[in-house]
Order: sequence, then C-alpha cells, then structure tokens
Amino acid sequence: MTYAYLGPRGTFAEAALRLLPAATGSPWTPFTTVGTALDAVRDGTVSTAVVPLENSVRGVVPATLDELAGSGNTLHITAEIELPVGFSLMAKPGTRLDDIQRVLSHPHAHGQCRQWLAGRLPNARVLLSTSTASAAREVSESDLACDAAIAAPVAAERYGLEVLASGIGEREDAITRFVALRRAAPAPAPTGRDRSSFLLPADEVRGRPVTDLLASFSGRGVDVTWVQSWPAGTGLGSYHFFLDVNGHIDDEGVGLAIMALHRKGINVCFLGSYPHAGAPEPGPVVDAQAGALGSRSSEEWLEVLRAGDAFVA
Ligand SMILES: O=C(O)C(=O)C[C@]1(C(=O)O)C=C[C@@H](O)C=C1
Repeated sequence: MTYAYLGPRGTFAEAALRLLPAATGSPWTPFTTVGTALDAVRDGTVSTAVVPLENSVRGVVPATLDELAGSGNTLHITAEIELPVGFSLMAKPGTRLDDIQRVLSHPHAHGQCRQWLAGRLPNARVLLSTSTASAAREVSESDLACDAAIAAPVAAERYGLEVLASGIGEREDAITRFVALRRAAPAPAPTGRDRSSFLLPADEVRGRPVTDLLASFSGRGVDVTWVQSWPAGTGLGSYHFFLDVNGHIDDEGVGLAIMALHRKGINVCFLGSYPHAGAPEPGPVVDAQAGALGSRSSEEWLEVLRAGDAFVA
C-alpha cells in the first residue's frame, strides 16, 4: 500500500495520515493539490490518498467536494480521521510582527484566523497557497514571497521559521475531518460503529423534494448525519447532495434505503462504508412540555416569527 497526501511535509494532512494505523510502515508521497493526490489514486500510482473533507469552523473543503462530485462511484472512503487543528504565525528568524505586510496561507487556515489578523495585522495583505505547509516553505525559501505564513506549529520547525504567535485560530476546539480514499472495492467489514457516504448526483435528484430523499433513510431507521448540497454548475437550484448516514452498506436498513431510492428512479453513488471516527452525537434533549422557547407556547413562537420580531435565539 502506498499513500498520497496533500503536501508538502508539515501539512495537517500529513498529521492526519500519521493517525491512520493502516498507513504505518508504508511509503507516503506528498502531492501539491487534492486533485493531483486523487489523480494518483485514479491512475494507480498510489493506493490511497488522505485529503481534508470538512472543518468544524470553515465548513467543507471545496476542492475535495468538487473531486468527489466528478468521480461518481469510482472512489471510496475507507477511513475518516478527525484532527484537532491549531495555527501559528511564523516568519524567518529576526522578523518582527510590525514588519509583516504579507501573510501566506491556505484558504481554510486563513478563514480560521481572520479575527486574529484583523486585530493584530489589520493592514497585512493575505495571499493564498495550496496548503499551510507550502505557505511556510515559500516564506522560508523565497525572498520575494511573503513575510509570514499561517501553518501548523510543526511546519515552523520543518522549514526553519520562528513562531511569532501561536493559537491564533478563532476556536481552540477546531477540528478537520480527513478522509482516506481509494479506488472502488468492496467495503471493509462492518464494525458495528460505521458510517456510509453517498452522492446523489444533481441529474438524478432534479425536481425531487429533499425531504423525499432523506425520508428513504429515516423511514428505515437510518440516521442521516451530514447533508451537503454542492452546486452542479448548471444553474441555480441544480445541486448534487452528499449524505453521510450511520450504518454500513451491508446493514439491512441502509440497503433498504438504497433500494427505495432506486425504485424512485434515483441511482445513488456509493462513496464507502468505514468506521465512524467520533462518538455518535447525541440528539438534543427535548422537553415536550416546555415549548420551543422557554415559557412561550409553540403558537406564540410562530406568531413571533410571523411578526418579524428581531430577537437572538
Ligand atoms: O494545508 C494543510 O495543512 C491542510 O492539510 C489543508 C487544510 C484544509 O484544507 O482545511 C486542513 C486543515 C486546516 O483546516 C487547514 C487546511
């Protein structure tokens, strides 16, 4: 087995790969973009690629969803990895915070550090790089590039940079979910704590109420844990839907849901069944007597909404 990841050395993607037990002892190759890492899977250069899918602060990683939307049934997720992410501002040794005019980083990393930048470097220009570690490498190697990079602390050590500020992300508890993707093959055996991912292509679901799609799962006791609409690029209202559900493709309920969608004329793309990385989230505890908002009845609550009253929920 050989592994690709979003490189260069020192990315969060590399840190995620380190957490994948199956990858221990196998060769790893960094790739510049999510697209080239997945191309290496498609053409058989590597067996698996680890790429970011979504972040708890900035949401989905567009490059990965674009690739998955265009891949149909051909790539399968075999594992997910949840990695806590924290960011540092780093520069060549001797650089002072006041000297920094240009900051380089990955769009998702920049998006998680905007408040800090607005407060501490309000006049700095932000330029984007293909990954956090490539930003650090560029800062260390080129005199023309940027004065500083936002990256994982480990990238500072790797590229000989000095950390000027650490913990600059908006949320200390930020997490990025990475997935390991390989060419389609039978799913790993069920573990009893699995997730399955599906793509409902825009052409297949056009004109269908989303509730119909979800009811195929919920009506069979299968929890849908993630729904992401993704533009097909063919006009407003034309979306692919990515769904994650609790359960394995071999589970009866999941199988029945897929067959129900098929009977409705919807060919679902299967994106893999794999062990669930996090504990299943408990649903909210609802006190049926209490009403939706403290002492208000549901009828009063609806009136508040209809009246357009401004409030903070
Ligand atoms: O640039 C990296 O180090 C990555 O692994 C990419 C990535 C992302 O795409 O979201 C991963 C985690 C962080 O949220 C920021 C960047």
